[in-house]
Amino acid sequence: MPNENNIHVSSELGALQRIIIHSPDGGIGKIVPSKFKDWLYDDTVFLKQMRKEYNDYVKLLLYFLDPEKIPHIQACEKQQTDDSQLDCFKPGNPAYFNSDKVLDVEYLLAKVLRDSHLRDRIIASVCAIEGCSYATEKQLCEIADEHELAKVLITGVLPQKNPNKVQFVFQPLPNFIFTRDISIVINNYLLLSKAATEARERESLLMRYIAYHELFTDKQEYVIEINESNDFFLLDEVQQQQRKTSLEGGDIMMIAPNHILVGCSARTTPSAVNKIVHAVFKNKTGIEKVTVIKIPSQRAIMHIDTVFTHVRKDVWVLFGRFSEVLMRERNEQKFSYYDDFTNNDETFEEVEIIRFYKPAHITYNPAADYRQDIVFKGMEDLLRNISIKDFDVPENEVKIVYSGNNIFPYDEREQWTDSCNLLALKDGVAIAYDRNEETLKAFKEAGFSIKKAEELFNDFESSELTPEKVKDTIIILSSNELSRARGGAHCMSLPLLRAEL
Ligand SMILES: NC(=O)NCCC[C@H](N)C(=O)O
Repeated sequence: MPNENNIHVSSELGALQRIIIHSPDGGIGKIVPSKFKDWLYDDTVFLKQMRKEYNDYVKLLLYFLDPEKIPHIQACEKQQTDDSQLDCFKPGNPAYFNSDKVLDVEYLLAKVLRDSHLRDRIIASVCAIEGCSYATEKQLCEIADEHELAKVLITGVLPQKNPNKVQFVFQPLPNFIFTRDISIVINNYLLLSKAATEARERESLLMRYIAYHELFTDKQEYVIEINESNDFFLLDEVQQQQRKTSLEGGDIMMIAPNHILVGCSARTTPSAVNKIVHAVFKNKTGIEKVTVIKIPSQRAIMHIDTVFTHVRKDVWVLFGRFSEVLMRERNEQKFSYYDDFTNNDETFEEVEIIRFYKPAHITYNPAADYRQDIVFKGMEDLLRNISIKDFDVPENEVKIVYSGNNIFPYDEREQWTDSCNLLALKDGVAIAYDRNEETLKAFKEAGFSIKKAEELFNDFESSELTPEKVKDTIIILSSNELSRARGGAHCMSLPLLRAEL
C-alpha cells in the first residue's frame, strides 16, 4: 500500500494537508506573441508581478499546511528588501523553505534526478519527445547540479552565461503552474494525465517520473495510466482522431470517497473517459460512481473545473451558462442577450451528464455494461444530488453561487478569469481571485466573509486569528498577472493529502 499518511484524497473539501504546486518559472517570462495559441496563453505576463501574487498563494498554503515554515518566510521577507524574487520561494536556493507539505514540482524533480539511472532515462525521454540533437542531449547530461538540470528541463532554457542571449534548447512549459492538470489523486491511487496538446506533453512525461519520488511508494501498483491501445498506430488518420486518448486533471474531481466526476471536454476525450471508468472500477480505488459531464469544446471552458467547483458541503460555484434554470428560460425564448451580443450558435450548447455505477456483486468485467440509470436535468440538479446524497445536506439547504452573480456580462467576464475555479483549503474556506467582484458579492450574499490574503496574514501575525479558526471565508489573491495564464487556485493545485470529512 502507498503510505496513506503521504497520499490520500477522498473529497474536494477535506482539510488540505499536502499539495504539489509550481512557482512561476523563467519560461513564463519568455512567452512570445507568435506562440500564444500553441503555448495556450492569451497574453504575455509580467513575471515579477506574477511571482509576487503567487508568493502570497504559497504563503497562504504554508500558513494552513505547514505553519512551522512561516517564521522562515517572514525572516526572508525582512532581509530581502529589493523587489527581486525572494530566495525562500526559489526551489534549489539554499534559503528555500523546503516544506514536505507544500511541494514544488521542480523540487520533486530535482530529488528524482539524484538517481543516476532515472536521470539518464528522464534526459533521454525528454530529448526524444522534443526532438533534440545528440549534442543537446550531451549538453543536458553534462549539467551536474540536479536543481539546475530540473530548471532546464522545465524552462527549456540553458543556464545563462551571456546576459545578452537566451539559449533555448526546447520550448518552455508555461502551463506547469497548473499542477492540477498533470495528475490526480483518487483515494490512494495516482491517475496520471495524458496532455491533450503538445505544449503540455512534457509536463505529463515529467510527472510520470516524479511518481518515482519516495512519496509515492509502491507506485507501480497504485499508478493508473490511460493510454491509446498498442495498435493505435495501425488506424488511419480519421480513426486516430476519433480514438485519441487525452486526459487532463482539471477534468477529474475526487468529489466524495466513492464518487468521481469526469469531464469530457476540449482536453479530455471520450476514449479517455471510457478508459477512466473501466480503470477506476477495475482497480481497488473505492470508486463506485463515476459521473461524466460533457461540456462543449471551447477555449473558455477547457476543463470542468473552469465551470464549477465545490466550496462547502452545501455550496457550489457555477458558471450560469450551464445552469438548467437559465437553459429553460432560453428555451422559452425569454433570454436573448447572448444571441444579440455574440451571434454565436455554439454559445448555448448544453451539457450532457451520465452516471455509471460499479455493479455491486459482480467482479470486474471489461465487457460489462455499467448501469446508467440516472439522468440529470442539468448542472444544478447534479450538484444538488451530490450535496444531498454524498454529504447528507438537507434538500432545501443547497446553495449555488453563480459566476458574476449571473449578470451579463460579468458572468462571462469573470468565468474567463476563473471565478468558478476555487480551491478549498477546508470545508467552507476557499481561495479565489480578487478581480471577480460580482462573484465575490454573490458569495457575500450567501453568507461568506471575503478576506484579502494579506489581511489574513496580518490577523495571523497579530494572533487575532489562527488558520483553524477561519470559517466560511473566501480568501482572495491579487490576480492581475496570475489570471492571464487562464487558471485559478483550483488549477494551481495538485492535492496529495486531505483529511477525511
Ligand atoms: N484545470 C485548468 O483549467 N487549468 C488551466 C490551464 C490553463 C492553461 N493555460 C491551459 O490552457 O492549459
